[in-house]
Amino acid sequence: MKIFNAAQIREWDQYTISHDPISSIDLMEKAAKACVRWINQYFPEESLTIFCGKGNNGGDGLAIARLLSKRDITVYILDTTQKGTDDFQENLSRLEKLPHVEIRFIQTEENISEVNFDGVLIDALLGSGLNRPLQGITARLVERINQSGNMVVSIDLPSGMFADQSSLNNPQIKADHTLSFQSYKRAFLAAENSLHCGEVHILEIGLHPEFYNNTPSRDEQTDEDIIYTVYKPRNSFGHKGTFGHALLIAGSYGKIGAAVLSAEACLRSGVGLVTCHLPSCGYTIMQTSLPEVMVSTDVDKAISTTIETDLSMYKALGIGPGLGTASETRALLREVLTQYDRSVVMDADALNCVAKEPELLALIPAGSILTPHPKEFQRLFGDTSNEFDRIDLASQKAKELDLIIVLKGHHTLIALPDGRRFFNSTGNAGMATGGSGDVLTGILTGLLAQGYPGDDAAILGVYLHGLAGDLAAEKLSMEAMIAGDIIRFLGQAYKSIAEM
Ligand SMILES: NC(=O)C1=CN([C@@H]2O[C@H](COP(=O)(O)OP(=O)(O)OC[C@H]3O[C@@H](n4cnc5c(N)ncnc54)[C@H](OP(=O)(O)O)[C@@H]3O)[C@@H](O)[C@H]2O)[C@@H](O)CC1
Ligand SMILES: [K+]
Repeated sequence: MKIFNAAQIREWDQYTISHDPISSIDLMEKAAKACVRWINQYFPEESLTIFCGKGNNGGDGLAIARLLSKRDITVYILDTTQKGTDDFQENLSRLEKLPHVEIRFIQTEENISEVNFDGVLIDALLGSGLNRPLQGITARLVERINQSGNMVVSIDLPSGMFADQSSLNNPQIKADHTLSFQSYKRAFLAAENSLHCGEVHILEIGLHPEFYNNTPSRDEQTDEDIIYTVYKPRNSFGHKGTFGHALLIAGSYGKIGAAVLSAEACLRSGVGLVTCHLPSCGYTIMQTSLPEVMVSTDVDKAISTTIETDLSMYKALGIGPGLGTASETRALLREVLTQYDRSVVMDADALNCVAKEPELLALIPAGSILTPHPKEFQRLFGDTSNEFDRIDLASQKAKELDLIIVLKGHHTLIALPDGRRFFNSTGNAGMATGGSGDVLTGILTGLLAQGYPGDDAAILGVYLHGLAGDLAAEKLSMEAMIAGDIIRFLGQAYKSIAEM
């Protein structure tokens, strides 16, 4: 699903008005009706206090008030500008025709102290027209709404939150639910906003599909349509050679488990053969845990230092889980990156090695996949002041270095070298558990070895990983699931993708 910015959403609105055709006031009515359906379902009987600005977000609020006027409602209008937008004014006059609806105006800070915060609070102060941080009376009102302790439902966006840029540390509504229209906004994908958005519900309001189809967007959220085009059902005439041979370089004394998790995930991603290069202390552990995996043992007992096999026989290579960052291991990484010319997957300590020796970055083969979490990303590429900047920096580095950067998080980002960015839609907080990243490395390496191009491997692998995690959480709870459970549910995840 494409993610449009605020300007594109406005264009989509206009496109619908001129091509459908539908008048702008009727489109507002459609949006309000969609909100009312939701409110009636979630809060069927509660009294409502509706706060409106004088733009179209406020217009939505007034239309909602009229449609719910049989309930116990009070409307407050933040009256700090001369005149509202045309659709606001039209909805105000429609509402004023209903004498039993109480409309009050907030014009001074003193008026705020007279506000009665009753029942569910509907926030229709400001939406996508926000163009500066809130201040003065608006910030004060928002602060009071947040302090009220009432349930808050925001229309389109929590007031004070920008649709496409960081709102970190700005005054903004803390919503329990946000009802937004037609498609996701960038703001909803940022973890830094999650406490303010609450649960996000996207309501269909019938904006013109032609605009969606014909308008390119740099940002997309991975969904079933995308996965359907990326996933390649298994060739029934294949043999284990058809599905590739992957090499994993992973594990060190005390962290052989990371290698085991990664190797099993790699196997279960569908790869033909897996070899794991390990320090010799890991030999028995790996052979006992996973008889399907072949082991190449290092001369060193505790860490990986040299590799003697011919790397060109492997279709894909994953390096990092539990590896450690000893100088001998960094030398091995240098040797591997120099010798190997196909895509590699680099995670965890492989990335920390690069952070310690930044000149290694230039040796990473084009099209490789890097999977940092935010801290590893910061070690590699430096500080950013907020999540939006971090995503832009990831995108810039993916282009500059011709790499795929998978920035792990609640909505994991996949930044491609051609500038496109995908935000993953599967996964849950239960996956923030030791070994989860090792599992992802195994899956991605396995998909590359099966012949998936890097961008498809990253999109599909991250989606599968999250979906398996969702299935595990459903069965076991987010608290009790562990990384090995993600592997256990990979089969079910594959099945549900195959049925799409
Ligand atoms: N597109 C769609 O699909 C549909 C959209 N719809 C609805 O329209 C909403 C967008 O409406 P909108 O453009 O009128 O903007 P809105 O957010 O009401 O702001 C109004 C004005 O506030 C001002 N302002 C800005 N920052 C400020 C600040 N910090 N503090 C104080 N004031 C500030 C600024 O004016 P300025 O002061 O800069 O002159 C701005 O123009 C959208 O969120 C959705 O709810 C639906 O009805 C139908 C389908
Ligand atoms: K709002």
